[in-house]
Amino acid sequence: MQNAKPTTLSVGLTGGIGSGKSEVLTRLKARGATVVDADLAARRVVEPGTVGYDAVVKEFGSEVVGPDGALDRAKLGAVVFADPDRRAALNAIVHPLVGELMAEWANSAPEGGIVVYDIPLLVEGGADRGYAAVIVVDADDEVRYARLLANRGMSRQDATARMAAQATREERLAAADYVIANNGSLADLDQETDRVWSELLALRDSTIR
Ligand SMILES: Nc1ncnc2c1ncn2[C@@H]1O[C@H](COP(=O)(O)OP(=O)(O)OP(=O)(O)O)[C@@H](O)[C@H]1O
Repeated sequence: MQNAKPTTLSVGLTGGIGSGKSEVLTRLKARGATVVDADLAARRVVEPGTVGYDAVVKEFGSEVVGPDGALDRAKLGAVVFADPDRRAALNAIVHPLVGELMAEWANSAPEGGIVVYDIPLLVEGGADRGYAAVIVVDADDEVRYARLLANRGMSRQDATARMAAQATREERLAAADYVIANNGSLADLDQETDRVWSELLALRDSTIR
């Protein structure tokens, strides 16, 4: 458990690239969930003016700073991708800060609230983080390709490489307590989200109230 208040229900949400996690999160938020976005936290803690930014620039030098003064994530990514020691150094700076910020967001949940942790690599991470339930957003590979190509301007090759670096659909589904199917329209997704939200409310009522 990531320091969520014991009076809230902590739920992990994951799904492959292009499955529709962001769309589901928007809908869960609209229904009253407190959303804790791991990727957003990882970006926030190294924004210019933060202690994280200063620590990263001190460690990696000004060559990882872009012309706008923000960290050049592509350059930093290339450095740490090539060298496990450098990756460990970056993680040692960033991980504790991300953990703190996520805990702060989780703690903003009201009593009896449902906290949804958006963790793209929840299944790949392996460790059981003590979520009361895991939600997997699921869509067929062809549907995901079509969305990534049409809405993200990604090439099929790029999408394939990213999918290959993630857990398989089967591995993800094996970790799921609830599956939100997202092969249809956004109106279908509203209904799927409603169904799972009702289940989460029932789980909340049976566990923390
Ligand atoms: N049911 C749907 N109908 C139409 N478009 C959809 C549907 N679900 C998602 N999309 C669109 O497909 C794209 C990918 O969805 P989204 O960003 O929610 O996926 P994601 O899982 O968060 O992706 P990533 O892992 O890349 O962050 C977005 O442009 C989104 O608006």
